[in-house]
This record gives sequence, C-alpha cells and structure tokens, in this order.
Amino acid sequence: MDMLTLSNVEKHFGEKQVLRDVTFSVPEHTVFGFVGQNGAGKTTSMKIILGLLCADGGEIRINGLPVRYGNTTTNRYVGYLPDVPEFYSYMTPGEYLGFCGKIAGMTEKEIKSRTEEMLCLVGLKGEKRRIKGFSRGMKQRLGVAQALFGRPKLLICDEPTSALDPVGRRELLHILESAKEETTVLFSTHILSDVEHICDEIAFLHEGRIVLQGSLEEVRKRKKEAAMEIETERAQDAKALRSVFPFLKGIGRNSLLLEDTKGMPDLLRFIADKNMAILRIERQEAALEDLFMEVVLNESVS
Ligand SMILES: Nc1ncnc2c1ncn2[C@@H]1O[C@H](COP(=O)(O)OP(=O)(O)OP(=O)(O)O)[C@@H](O)[C@H]1O
Repeated sequence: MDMLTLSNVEKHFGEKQVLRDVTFSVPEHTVFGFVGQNGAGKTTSMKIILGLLCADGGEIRINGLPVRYGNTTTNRYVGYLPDVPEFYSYMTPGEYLGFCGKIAGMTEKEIKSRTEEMLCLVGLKGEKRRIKGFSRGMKQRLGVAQALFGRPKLLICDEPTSALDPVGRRELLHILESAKEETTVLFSTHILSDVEHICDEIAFLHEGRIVLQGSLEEVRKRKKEAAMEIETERAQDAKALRSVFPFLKGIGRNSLLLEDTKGMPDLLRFIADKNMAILRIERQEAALEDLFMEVVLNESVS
C-alpha cells in the first residue's frame, strides 16, 4: 500500500509556477528520497503535504485520506522534522520528550517507555546534558526522536543531513534507515550520496516538475550508457592497452575505463591475442549525480 500519494499537484506564487503536475507515491515502510536543487520546490511540496500551504490543483492522500489545507486531520499520521528543529534548550532530551508526550496526552507509563525506546534509537540514551550543549547532529537526532514519538505512519524530514558533518550525517542516515521498520520515511535532500546510501525509492524534482522517479535500481538503469571498468593483473598491460586503444581512460595503475562499449569486441580480441591476465571486467554503477546532471541538462535543452 502507498502511505503517501501526490497526484497532479500544482502551485503558483503569484505569476510564478513552482510545482507542475507533481505526481508520485511513497510505498509503506520505505525510505523515499525527494531530491532536488535549491529552489526546486521541495519545501513547498512538503508544506502542502502538511496542509500548511494550499495547492492550486491536484490531490494528496496520506494513508488513504485526502489532505485538506488548514485541516490537520491527516497530520495525526505524520511526524515532521523541519530543517532546523527548535527545542526548549534548558531541558534534557528525556525531559523534552516527556514534555512532548504530555502535550500529546500520553499516559506516564507510555511516556516513560517510549522515551527510553526513542532515546535508544537515536543514540541519546543516558544523556543528561541539557539540549543547549548539544551539537547540531545531536539536535537533529533528538528531532527525529520527537518526530517519531507519537508513532506516526509517515515521517517527513526536510533536508535532515544538509548541515551535518560526515559522522553526524552517517548517524542520522542510519537512524532513518532503521525507522522504516515502524514507519515510512520521506526526506528531501540535494545530497545524492545520502540517497544512494539509504533510499529504496526516489523522485527527482527539477524546476517544480518530477523528471525521474522509481526504485534506485530502476533509476540507475535509465543512465544511457554505463561505462565498463577493466582491471589487468599487470600494470604494463594496462599501459599497453591504453597505447593501442586511446579511448580507454586510466583510472589507476591497473584499471581502465571504457565509456563507449562499442570498442569492446576489438579490445577483447586484443586481450586474448596477447594473452593478458584480466582480473575484472565490470559494468560501472551509474552514479546518481551523473544521472541527475544528465536528466537536468536534457530538460534544459528540450
Ligand atoms: N512564500 C513564497 N512566496 C513566493 N515565492 C516562494 C515562496 N516560497 C517559496 N517560493 C519560491 O518557490 C520556489 C521553490 O521554493 P522551495 O523553498 O519550495 O524550494 P526547495 O526545493 O525547498 O529549495 P531549498 O533546497 O533551497 O530549500 C523558489 O523559487 C522560491 O523562491
């Protein structure tokens, strides 16, 4: 089942159209990457999903129910982590989560067990420092704990990793990946390596339009031509191959890249004739970044 669906969503700010026919769906218990450059329309889409902005057209459903602007019924299914979460900084993380539980009307017993569970999930168990002494990464992790506290069916995170260092990013990505066991995660980002690490499905938004979507595998297959990597046992063989086939690129002492596979038969014949020892011939995985650039450039030309 799809936890979230957007169908033909449109949005203008004055004369400017910022979302055009945006259509995608997020299957239950997946991590979904909502990818786009600055200004692509990610935050606007998220605000519409949360009922905070009114779409000019189209339909959004969360857990099968339509989202209505200004009506927060569907938000009972949603946990939201803004890009810069705000806290009462004089509280400890346990006190803060307890406070959130009280506002949500949970019982003392429920609050205690959920606080422990969430602090454990985000690696803040036993943390007695006040939030004001927290690093950005710790604050972001606490934000996830708070967003997940009420057991939402859908967790929406707006650029959760963009301000974090590599360690903080890795920790947060790991938490989002583990969260999909109990919820569905939609996160916006422009960091494509984050998407490659944890997303099951992705949608690329470019100038308000979805230009590519599908599972990571499906999207990668869209790359027109995947290069082949060839690794020779001896460095001198790699050198010899490069001198005979100048279209080969050297990517290491023993490794070569063949970008246009039309040259493959001649190359293989030569390798066999010369009895060269080859350790590996492998299709190079298309990097999302190259793919994104390919799609974006095509869009700009057409
Ligand atoms: N309230 C507003 N009034 C007018 N234009 C707006 C408003 N909010 C956003 N925009 C414009 O809509 C477009 C999409 O903005 P949005 O914030 O949704 O993009 P984004 O993909 O989230 O970008 P970023 O990664 O920079 O946050 C931008 O051109 C932005 O300037």
